[in-house]
Amino acid sequence: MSVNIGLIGLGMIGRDHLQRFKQVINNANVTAICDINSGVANALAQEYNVTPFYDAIEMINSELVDAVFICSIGPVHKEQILAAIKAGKPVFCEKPLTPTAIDAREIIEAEVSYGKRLLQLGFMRRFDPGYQALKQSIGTGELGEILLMHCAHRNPSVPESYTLEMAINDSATHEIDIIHYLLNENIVSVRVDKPRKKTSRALGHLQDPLIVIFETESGVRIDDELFVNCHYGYDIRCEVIGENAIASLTEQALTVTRSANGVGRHIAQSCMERFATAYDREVQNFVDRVKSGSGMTGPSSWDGYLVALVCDAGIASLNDGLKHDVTIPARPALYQPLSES
Ligand SMILES: NC(=O)c1ccc[n+]([C@@H]2O[C@H](COP(=O)([O-])OP(=O)(O)OC[C@H]3O[C@@H](n4cnc5c(N)ncnc54)[C@H](O)[C@@H]3O)[C@@H](O)[C@H]2O)c1
Ligand SMILES: O[C@H]1[C@H](O)[C@@H](O)[C@H](O)[C@@H](O)[C@H]1O
Repeated sequence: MSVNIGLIGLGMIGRDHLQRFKQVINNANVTAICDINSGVANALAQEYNVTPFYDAIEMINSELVDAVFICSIGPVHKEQILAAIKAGKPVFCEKPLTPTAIDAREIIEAEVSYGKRLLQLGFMRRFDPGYQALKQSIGTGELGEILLMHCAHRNPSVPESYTLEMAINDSATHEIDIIHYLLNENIVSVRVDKPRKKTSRALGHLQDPLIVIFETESGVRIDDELFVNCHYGYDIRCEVIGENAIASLTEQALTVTRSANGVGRHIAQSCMERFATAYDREVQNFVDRVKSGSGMTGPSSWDGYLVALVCDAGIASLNDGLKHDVTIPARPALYQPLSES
C-alpha cells in the first residue's frame, strides 16, 4: 500500500519535491497539497490531479493524508509540526526545524510526550554521497586527529525575502548540522565576522559574505564562508584537516571539457541540482520509515534543536560581533546520541 502524502508549501523546494514524488519516489502518492496562495495551490492541484487546501491544519487532519510533508517557510514550521504530532502522523519538515531554539524546544517536548519519533528533518546533506564518504574517511581514522574544517556555502543569489539573520538560521544551518554529523560532537561556541568589504550584488539590507567561526567540544575550529550572492553558481565546499591527512568534497561535475578556453567543469546552479541525489534518498528514507511503522531515523527534532541553539548564539554574535557560547541541555532518551544519528 502506498503512503498518502499531504505536502504543505508550494514554493521553490515544495514544487521540486512534488515532482520528485511523481517521478522518483516509490510507495508514496501525494494526495493533497496546501499553500496559503490559493492560486498556486489550485493550479498545481489541477496539474498533479490532487486535492488543494489553503489551510495547513485542515489538510494535516484530513483523512486524505497519512503523512505530512512540510515545505513552508521556517517561521510557520512549529505550528504545522505540532499539529502533525497531535494527529499522530509522521512528518517530514524541511530545514530549519524552527528559526529559534525556544520554538524548537516545544517540538521536542511534544514529540517526547507522544513517546515515539514522528519527525524527519530535511538536512539532506547527510544523504549526499560526498558527505557520507567524508564521514567514512574520518571514521576509519585515516585522517588522524581532526584539527580544523574549512567550509564554504555559496549561493548564486537569494530572494528579496531573505533577511540578514537567515544567513545563520536558514543557510548556515546546513554546515552546523553537518559538523555534528561528521565530527559526532557538539558545537560549544560561535562567532560571526562581518568583513569590511561586501559584494555589490547583495540587496542593501544584507551583509554578504559573512565568516562564521565554530568551535566544538574537543576544540576543532571550523570556518564557514557564507556567500549567498556569489553570482557564479551553487558551490558547497568542505575540507577536513587531520593530523595525518586532509579530505575534501570533490568537484561535482561528472565530466571535464577541454576546449580552446582551457579545461572546464560545470558548476551546479541551484541546491536542487547539486543535491538531487541527496533529496531523492532522504525522501525515500522518510517514506520507507513511514511504511515500516517503526519510527523515524535520519535527522531528528533533536538535531534541529541543536542547530537552533547554535543559531541563537550565532545571531547574538551577528549583532554584537562577540563570541557566544552554546549551552546544550540534557538529551531526552527518545533521541539517539550524536554518534548514532
Ligand atoms: N534542504 C534544502 O536544501 C532546502 C532548499 C530550499 C528550501 N529549503 C527550506 O524549505 C522551506 C521553503 O523554502 P522555499 O525556498 O521553497 O520557500 P518559498 O518562499 O519559495 O516557498 C514557500 C511556500 O510556502 C508557502 N507558505 C507560507 N506560509 C504558509 C502556510 N502557513 N501554510 C501553507 N503554505 C505556506 C508560501 O506561500 C510559498 O509558496 C524553507 O524552510 C527553506 O529553508 C530547504
Ligand atoms: O533555503 C535554502 C536552502 O537550504 C539551500 O540549500 C541553501 O543553500 C540556501 O542558502 C538556503 O537559503
